[in-house]
Amino acid sequence: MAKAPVNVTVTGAAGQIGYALLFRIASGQLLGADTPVRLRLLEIPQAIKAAEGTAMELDDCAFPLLAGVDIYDDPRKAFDGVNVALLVGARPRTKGMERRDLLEANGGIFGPQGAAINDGAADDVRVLVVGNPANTNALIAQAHAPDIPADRFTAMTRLDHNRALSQLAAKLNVSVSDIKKLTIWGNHSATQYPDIFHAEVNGRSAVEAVNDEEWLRDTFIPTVAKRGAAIIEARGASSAASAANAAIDHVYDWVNGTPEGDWTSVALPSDGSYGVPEGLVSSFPVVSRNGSWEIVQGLEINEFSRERIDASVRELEEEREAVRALGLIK
Ligand SMILES: NC(=O)c1ccc[n+]([C@@H]2O[C@H](COP(=O)([O-])OP(=O)(O)OC[C@H]3O[C@@H](n4cnc5c(N)ncnc54)[C@H](O)[C@@H]3O)[C@@H](O)[C@H]2O)c1
Ligand SMILES: O=C(O)C[C@H](O)C(=O)O
Repeated sequence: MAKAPVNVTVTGAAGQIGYALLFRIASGQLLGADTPVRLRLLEIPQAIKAAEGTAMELDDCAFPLLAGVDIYDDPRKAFDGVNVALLVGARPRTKGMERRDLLEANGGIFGPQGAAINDGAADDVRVLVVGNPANTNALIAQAHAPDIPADRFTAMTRLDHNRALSQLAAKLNVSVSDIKKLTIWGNHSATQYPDIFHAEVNGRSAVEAVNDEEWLRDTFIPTVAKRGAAIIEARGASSAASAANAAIDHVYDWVNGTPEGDWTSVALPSDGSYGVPEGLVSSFPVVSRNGSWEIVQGLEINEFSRERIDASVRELEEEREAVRALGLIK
């Protein structure tokens, strides 16, 4: 029997990432080549016309797996019955805007969207927040969805993970597929910590293969952590195709499982693992089993890593305090 279509809601659908993402979802790359999808696009009223244009192009691709495209400016309608929610639309930081203003503006988006997901989503809903500040936006959305298991709310650090794979592969002159067990810890920000201490290259220790602490500290970590800013500087706009690609990787692995012998990186509400305060949406090494993320346990954290994980987690705590003070979460 043919599978029923999966409802995939994409917010910010008329934006750059939306344009790079929607065609890949409709072609089957998000969920698999045998899973039909119904796309539900959420946009602000001013961008509805542009979203309609994208929907026309989606029609023109005649994707066999695309069961339909609906466009909304009301989150309650867009998230009704949603199975996979990709929260891409966010308020960007503009000139002169303080961090507090940015958090407040995004709280005004992600609080109501979390509440709409809570009230209308399907039982198996999975949420990926891409819009920045992604970790804290996910925290806000999750706080407004008390009826949904907290671990269904995730924020994206897969782009950072893929960037780290690529940088390490270039350094060692190997293929990205030769590298396993790399981790991004903490916040999707410049404080994130890309960790290669448990990583393997063709089965041997990546740190031993690199054998260059100075490169690790002064080149690899800052290059990965500041890559988003470097892309903005070069392109005049933030990463879009690579962000869409990472969102596809994240959801595909969540639904279909991560390969044996490897893990990936996802920001999700902490259960207290590795000393990260409970509830903070922080990035961890994870595997996906039976459709759920599981934090990889039992890794030894050396002093070099501890210091950097703690610094990024401190930043997340500050963001949580700031949104609490604004009354955006309890
Ligand atoms: N986590 C990551 O790795 C990562 C990587 C790249 C970009 N980002 C972030 O993703 C976000 C989107 O990037 P982009 O390049 O597509 O931006 P963009 O400005 O091109 O598009 C954003 C879209 O969101 C829409 N939007 C704004 N408020 C909305 C709301 N309340 N509901 C629905 N739609 C809304 C806007 O109309 C716009 O079309 C940004 O916050 C960016 O910083 C995150
Ligand atoms: O949009 C940004 O600020 C950068 C983005 O999060 C990225 O990592 O490319």
